[in-house]
Amino acid sequence: MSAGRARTGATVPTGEVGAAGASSPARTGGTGSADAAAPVADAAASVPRLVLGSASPRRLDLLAQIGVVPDAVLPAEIDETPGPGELPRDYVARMAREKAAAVARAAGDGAGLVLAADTVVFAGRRILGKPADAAEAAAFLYLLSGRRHRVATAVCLLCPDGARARLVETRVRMKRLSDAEISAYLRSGEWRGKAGGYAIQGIAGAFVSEIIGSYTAVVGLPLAETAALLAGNGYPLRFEGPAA
Ligand SMILES: Cc1cn([C@H]2C[C@H](O)[C@@H](COP(=O)(O)OP(=O)(O)OP(=O)(O)O)O2)c(=O)[nH]c1=O
Repeated sequence: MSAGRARTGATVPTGEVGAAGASSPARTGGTGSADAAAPVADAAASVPRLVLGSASPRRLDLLAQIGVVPDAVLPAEIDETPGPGELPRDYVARMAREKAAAVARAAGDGAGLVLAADTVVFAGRRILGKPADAAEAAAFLYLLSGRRHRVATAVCLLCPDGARARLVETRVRMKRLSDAEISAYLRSGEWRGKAGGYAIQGIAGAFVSEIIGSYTAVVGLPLAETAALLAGNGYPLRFEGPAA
């Protein structure tokens, strides 16, 4: 959520995976034998097209974790500037909605389902988006050090008959960080592109002493809520997961 940052990018079909449906359990019949061809085709016909409106590799990875492979990935180009006095929960919900709407417009007719999400760290009313530079990342880390904060992730699924949304909030406590730890972390570069300037799934996992809520929401996509949204709107989930 760095202010005013627009994203660029063209439609990136998930290519072989999406086209062949090879690793999407929603699109596979499971046997791969010639005899199973007809049932596989029938199953595929009933699965709506899914477009992920995101440039975040983490969101794609999290979907893959539950065996969902979007047919296309189209980053949203929107203005991410918070409105004057806009509260964190309102802001994150608006961002997810606007990302999904922008991607649906770009994808045109036949987009099917469009999924988008937005994550912010917040402390009180203060929104900590993606730091613009190392100085801002340092300011965020000093602010979060030794304190509890919240992470809000909004998910929006655009369906042909309207939008469905979920807001997931997680409480995170960070241990007190020394100057040396913050300097080293800044040098790692991990803070780049991460709300609040840290990544719980990375080195900063060592800074988090407590989490109450959804770990996957902090990483960028709450899987329980996303799976429920997809399953409730005609996108079957088989929970077979990626091949071991
Ligand atoms: C707090 C935290 C955030 N993040 C990430 C999740 C999001 O990708 C990012 C917040 O920025 P977002 O604007 O939510 O997402 P994005 O710009 O990365 O991708 P998109 O194209 O979908 O808009 O911070 C982590 O990876 N780990 C963490 O611990």
